[in-house]
Amino acid sequence: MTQTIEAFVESIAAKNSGESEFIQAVREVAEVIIPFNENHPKYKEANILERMCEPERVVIFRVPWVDDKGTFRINRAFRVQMNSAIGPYKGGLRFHPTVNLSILKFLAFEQVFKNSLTTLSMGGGKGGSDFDPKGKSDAEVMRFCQSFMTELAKHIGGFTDVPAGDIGVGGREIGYMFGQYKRLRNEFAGVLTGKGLAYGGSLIRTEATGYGVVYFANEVLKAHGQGITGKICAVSGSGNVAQYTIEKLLHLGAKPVTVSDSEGHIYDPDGIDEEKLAFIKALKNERRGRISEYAEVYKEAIFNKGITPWHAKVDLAFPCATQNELPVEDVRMLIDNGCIGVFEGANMPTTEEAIHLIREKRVMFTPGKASNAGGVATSGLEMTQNSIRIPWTREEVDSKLKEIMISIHENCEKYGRVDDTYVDYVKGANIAGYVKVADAMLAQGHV
Ligand SMILES: NC(=O)C1=CN([C@@H]2O[C@H](COP(=O)(O)OP(=O)(O)OC[C@H]3O[C@@H](n4cnc5c(N)ncnc54)[C@H](O)[C@@H]3O)[C@@H](O)[C@H]2O)C=CC1
Ligand SMILES: O=C(O)CCC(=O)C(=O)O
Repeated sequence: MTQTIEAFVESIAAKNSGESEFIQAVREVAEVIIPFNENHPKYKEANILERMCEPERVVIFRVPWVDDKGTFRINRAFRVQMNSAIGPYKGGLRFHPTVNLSILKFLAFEQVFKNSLTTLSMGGGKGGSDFDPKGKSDAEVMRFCQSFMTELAKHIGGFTDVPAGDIGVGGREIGYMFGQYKRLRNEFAGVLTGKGLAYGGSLIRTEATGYGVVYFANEVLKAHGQGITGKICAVSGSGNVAQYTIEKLLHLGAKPVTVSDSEGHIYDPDGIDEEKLAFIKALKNERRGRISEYAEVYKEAIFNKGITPWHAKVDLAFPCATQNELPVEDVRMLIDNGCIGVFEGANMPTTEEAIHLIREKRVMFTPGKASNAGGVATSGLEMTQNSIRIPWTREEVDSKLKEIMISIHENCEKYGRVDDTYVDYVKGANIAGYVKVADAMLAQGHV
């Protein structure tokens, strides 16, 4: 069996040389799906997994724009349309200097499984650009977004592909892109999600990924005879997902003690409370400053430059920044310090080796494709509200989000329960996500 998994991953690696993140994401899935296919020959015979590793389409384009000094600038942009078996392509746009084809293919691949888990009808895609919004003026970001959308508009649509935000793409960028799409098409359409509330956005979409992570963690803890109240938590990142993970942890009586950005992390032994969280939101969403400023204002906190937040003694860990930010040595430290659960808010934040150690030690662990699915699920709810032209209340959307996270949990448990005391969510999430897409692909013939 191991040989077969290796041979499969090698064949994908040979076709996608140098795409380390994409191959990492494929390997995680292959380790679960290849043994599963052995007992489900209809998927094996139709080469479903191999087909799923090949994007239906990739669009690569240049984005020319002019900065505030009048200099002509060029960035590279992509949209990976991975799989549309169960619905239009759906997935975020990332603006970050590290963006390349490998990263977007891994994200699009993960998105296919995640969107399938949401119970809604959405295929998987992802896009973005190596543009760095950091240090750019609003006018520069607007000009970039308008130029980016001028090309992207040719490839998307409410029934074709519906992008949203991701790292470096929040409400501001979505607004500029939506405005440009509307000008180009003369059409007010739900072609992007994460829109502002004044022009078709959904209540709770901003909060949804972080809230969903904590709803999911709560279900996992319950399934293992535990609760979230009183737990000390390490959270990484300080962007959208980190902020609303912290907010929901506070609602449920947990104590978050860390946040981070690419320069280092804050450890606050007194805990990050509502007031401190409001400071982080203003710092990151409005002033766009560095997280080190937190320790200048709150003297009880320490800023640890260049160090990951996984050194603190915590009960639970929530990696919410970026891929491969939680390596095996940090997982070892977390476990040695008594951590009992790792819940991914980011996409693929835990390295392969680290996941193997976590599963071997039977620490609770949930892959992002399950635990961070609340964001895209609420995007799906935004699409529904746009279609019926009726906005739902905050309570309605929040209760649907909660229901979806509970049903994702049930589905993961169905395929991932190992024994009375342990659920393997990596196995559960991958099989549950796969089966729906695989059945749709089989039904649709050679697509
Ligand atoms: N926004 C959403 O709805 C969803 C986001 N995600 C994932 O969650 C993660 C975070 O995304 P957002 O919060 O939306 O982005 P964001 O742009 O709001 O925040 C990203 C955060 O990560 C930090 N970061 C980036 N690179 C880092 C590095 N090398 N080391 C340490 N920190 C770093 C940034 O400083 C920032 O605090 C990403 O993996 C994204 O793909 C997953 C599901 C949905
Ligand atoms: O809301 C969406 O469409 C996309 C969210 C996303 O990019 C993700 O789940 O990683």
